[in-house]
Amino acid sequence: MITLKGISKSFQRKLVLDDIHLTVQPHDICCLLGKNGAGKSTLINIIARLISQDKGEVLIKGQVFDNNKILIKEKIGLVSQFDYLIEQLTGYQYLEFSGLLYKMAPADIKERINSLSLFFFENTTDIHQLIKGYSSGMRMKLNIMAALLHKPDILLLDEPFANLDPVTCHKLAGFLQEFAAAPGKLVLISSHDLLYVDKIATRLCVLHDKKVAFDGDKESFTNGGAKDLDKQLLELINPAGINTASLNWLT
Ligand SMILES: Nc1ncnc2c1ncn2[C@@H]1O[C@H](COP(=O)(O)OP(=O)(O)OP(=O)(O)O)[C@@H](O)[C@H]1O
Repeated sequence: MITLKGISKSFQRKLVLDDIHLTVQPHDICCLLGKNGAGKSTLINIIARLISQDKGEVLIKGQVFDNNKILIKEKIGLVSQFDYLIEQLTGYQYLEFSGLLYKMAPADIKERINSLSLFFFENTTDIHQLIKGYSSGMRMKLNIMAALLHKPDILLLDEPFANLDPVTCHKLAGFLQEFAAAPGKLVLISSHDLLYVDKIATRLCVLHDKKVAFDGDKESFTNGGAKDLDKQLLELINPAGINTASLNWLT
């Protein structure tokens, strides 16, 4: 379980998150939604301890891990918007290196890399290519595999569907549903891809104007089941309506 209690964060005196309270339960696939700059990545990075909050507490399974980054890395698998891939390594070598950092046994690392690459890479030789030759979609796949390597309980994914082809998006969506169904596992994801949000989210959290503007299940967000996620989201984050007149200068 992830519990956020009163998280606030400013960058250079600009307040980005103001008193955020959120609980993500086991089996949740909680999707963070919001406009560009709403603070989704900031919140994910705070939970993963990549950055610190100015105020408030992050509890993982009821414990504060602020000072124990090793323990938190064991529990969390993170796909960040920035990738930390090492260009001179092959995908396989990078995963091997990541597994050693997680103190996994070499035989387990090998087995895990083989099963993950069979699932995510269609071409079995891709994993043995140098990362510097990877496409943006291949880089995202490798980041996802690195996040899953050590079998974490909590998956934090910042826009994982970006750059993936439709087949891989479909596979990843199915994978996340299976992952969240396993005992003690949960997923927190940020995404602008409402198609997949609608498909997999059990819970929505909309960040708007530095606050949590909505937190609840999909059904309550779409007013009792009307399958109109886009419309409801647009109304929440853009109550005055989209001003298409401002596009006139384009034509
Ligand atoms: N390291 C930083 N230094 C200064 N400002 C930052 C930093 N990181 C984020 N911000 C600012 O914080 C705000 C929230 O950014 P964040 O990346 O969390 O938004 P987001 O909701 O993930 O956006 P997007 O949908 O575009 O990915 C933005 O105004 C951004 O400019």
